Amino acid sequence: MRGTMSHRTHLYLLATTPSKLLNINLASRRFPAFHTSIAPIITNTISLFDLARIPSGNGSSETRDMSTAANASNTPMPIVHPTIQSIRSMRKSLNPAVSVGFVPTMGALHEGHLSLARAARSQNDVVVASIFVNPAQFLQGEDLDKYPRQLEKDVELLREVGVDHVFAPASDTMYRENHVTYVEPMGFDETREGSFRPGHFRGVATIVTKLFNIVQPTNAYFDAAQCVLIRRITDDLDMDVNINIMDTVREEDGLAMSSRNAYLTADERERAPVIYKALCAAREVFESRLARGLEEVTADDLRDVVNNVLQTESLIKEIQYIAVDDLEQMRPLETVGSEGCIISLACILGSVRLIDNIVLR
Ligand SMILES: Nc1ncnc2c1ncn2[C@@H]1O[C@H](COP(=O)(O)OP(=O)(O)OP(=O)(O)O)[C@@H](O)[C@H]1O
Ligand SMILES: CC(C)(CO)[C@@H](O)C(=O)[O-]
Ligand code: BAL
Repeated sequence: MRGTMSHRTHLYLLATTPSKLLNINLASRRFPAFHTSIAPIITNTISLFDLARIPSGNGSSETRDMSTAANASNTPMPIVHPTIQSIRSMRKSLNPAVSVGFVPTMGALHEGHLSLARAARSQNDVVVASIFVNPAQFLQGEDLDKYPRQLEKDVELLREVGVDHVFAPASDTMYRENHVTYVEPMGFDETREGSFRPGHFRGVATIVTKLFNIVQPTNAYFDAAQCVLIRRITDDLDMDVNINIMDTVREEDGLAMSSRNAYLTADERERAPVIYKALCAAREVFESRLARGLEEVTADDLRDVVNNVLQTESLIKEIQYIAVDDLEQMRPLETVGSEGCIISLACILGSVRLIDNIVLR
């Protein structure tokens, strides 16, 4: 990766005049073989491909037809931006009527991330994904150093779903010397996940705020695990971005896809679906009781159902929590009615900490 990266940067440095830059970009877009042989392109310049897709005067934009483009093997490589300056100048080059879909990730991409990217692709003119393993959301002693990193493979996966730009900054690009400002979502350290990972949500809120400030998306995409926090910060801080919450994508046996599943041994992986099985058992109880005319179910009952299923698996060494929270603020509920809830849990299976959740309504 490193060798080819310098080659690509060199290519762009050579293209100092706008006409040369235009030629290189258009050549690479038109003749994918040329592009992929040098791809992914790392740039500090604006992609003129985006300029070419600026909406015309009537505001209607040329959006890709993803039925063909995203699936085509010749979909162009995304432009990789390692600097804030580079992604910003791309963003500033876009006509205000262009919609920008944004998918923030920590990389080591799986089908869950790609489902968010596909949704962004189908609903926006330009799609940006970020890949940044955010140190501020890891606690001391957590897996920051061993967190899987595979930029080249990730960029290829994002190409396949038609992502246009990848923002992949280094740590010291996002947290420069003397960084002192953080976004503190009050009360989140008192949620069950927050109490096991104090400071984690502050790290997520800070990086998401920074990424939104940089990318200025029209739409951003997350799954339910993050939705309460993200909705809170965008609402509290008056951010002009639509938050789109997508379903959690699961393996065929129900295990929620997660970059950390790579830590599981074969035996642990085989047993891990018990987590989703436990959450589904709670859903069955909730739905059947409401169907029988009960107005609410107690959180204790739902927790007991989840706990009983988890207890059947001897590889589960510790159940850290089973939380039944409201969907607005992630505050604990005593009873759950038609307004629904989110049941979240964290447990240690073998040596790996796994989290999962299910939304009931
Ligand atoms: N299985 C999934 N289905 C849909 N979205 C997902 C899934 N897993 C993660 N996401 C979403 O992808 C975005 C980026 O998350 P992140 O890169 O931290 O992935 P992750 O797989 O959850 O990582 P980890 O293994 O650290 O928990 C978040 O909005 C997250 O909610
Ligand atoms: C949103 C995100 C990309 C922030 O780092 C992700 O890691 C998460 O879900 O916390
Ligand atoms: N999506 C979860 C990221 C984390 O555990 O830090």
